[in-house]
Amino acid sequence: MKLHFIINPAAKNGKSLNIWKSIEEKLIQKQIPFVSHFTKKRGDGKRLVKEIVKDNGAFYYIIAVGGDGTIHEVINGIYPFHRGIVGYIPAGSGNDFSRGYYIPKDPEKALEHILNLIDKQPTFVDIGKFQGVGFKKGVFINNFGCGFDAKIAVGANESNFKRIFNRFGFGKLVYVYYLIKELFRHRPLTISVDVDDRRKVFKKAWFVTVSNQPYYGGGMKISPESDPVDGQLEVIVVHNISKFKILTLFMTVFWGKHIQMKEVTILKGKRIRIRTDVPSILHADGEYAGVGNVDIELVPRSIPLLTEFPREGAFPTVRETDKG
Ligand SMILES: Nc1ncnc2c1ncn2[C@@H]1O[C@H](COP(=O)(O)OP(=O)(O)OP(=O)(O)O)[C@@H](O)[C@H]1O
Repeated sequence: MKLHFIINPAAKNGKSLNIWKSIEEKLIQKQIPFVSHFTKKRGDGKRLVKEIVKDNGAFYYIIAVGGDGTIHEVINGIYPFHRGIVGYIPAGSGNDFSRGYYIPKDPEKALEHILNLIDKQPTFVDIGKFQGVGFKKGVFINNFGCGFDAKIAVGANESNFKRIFNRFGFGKLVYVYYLIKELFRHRPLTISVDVDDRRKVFKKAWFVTVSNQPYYGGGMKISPESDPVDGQLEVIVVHNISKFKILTLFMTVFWGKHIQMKEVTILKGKRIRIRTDVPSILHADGEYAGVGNVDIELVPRSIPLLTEFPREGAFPTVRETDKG
């Protein structure tokens, strides 16, 4: 069976193209049949995948080569057709997907990982389905956010600074830049969050993040308890917090220690409804997803992924993917 690679040559400031060339060389060496599809602009990943899987009956291996934005588009192209088994070669600046889904960070090791799993049983992972009130709908595989963190994620992703910072190997600093910038501009919101019909209202809420896996923003462990095969989503609400403490939170978040703060509330469930007093910016896997209110629903074990999760009860305290 042929492998279809969806390559975002612009990811990691264009460095993903060199990563792809080394992967392509390995595939040719190993005589593995493949087709390469290059994205030219935002949205192409989803469109290309839809074109591949529209052929009725057949089943395809679809491998994303890029960052979190690329895997987001690939998942949105596959769902709800269910005719693709997904693989991932990390070639972006953040690569939170590889951290959360036990995929090696090194692209060539990630290829080996994929090739070892072909023809074996893939791991079916949960995803979140979102429906904005009066706008875009789609799915996310990492996380969905509303408020302060969405402003940072979308601002950083769409900024020219990201290109400049990436060029010098300081890609993550662009998030720090937007964090400081938004810290002075952001006005806390009143947010009502319904989780499986239980309502909580937060006054002076800074942000709400709905997570399917622990990581976002290039290694921040925003939701340490999230697990993409557990059949539930974690909702982290940060509220009633001073600007100084927000800075502390964004430092401790790399170790997941922020969840001990009294200003951080964690809720868990399958159906989540978020309503804000003032329309707020939203992100899905770090990509702009609209402005306003949103309903989210967990779709359990719906995407077959070429990866292996540790056996139940055998979760290491430090994930391999946390290192380095
Ligand atoms: N050929 C292209 N030119 C410009 N942008 C593209 C192209 N193909 C895809 N895109 C868009 O580029 C954006 C960034 O891609 P991606 O997230 O994969 O890389 P990254 O930003 O380097 O990595 P990360 O999100 O992990 O930090 C996405 O919004 C995607 O839709």
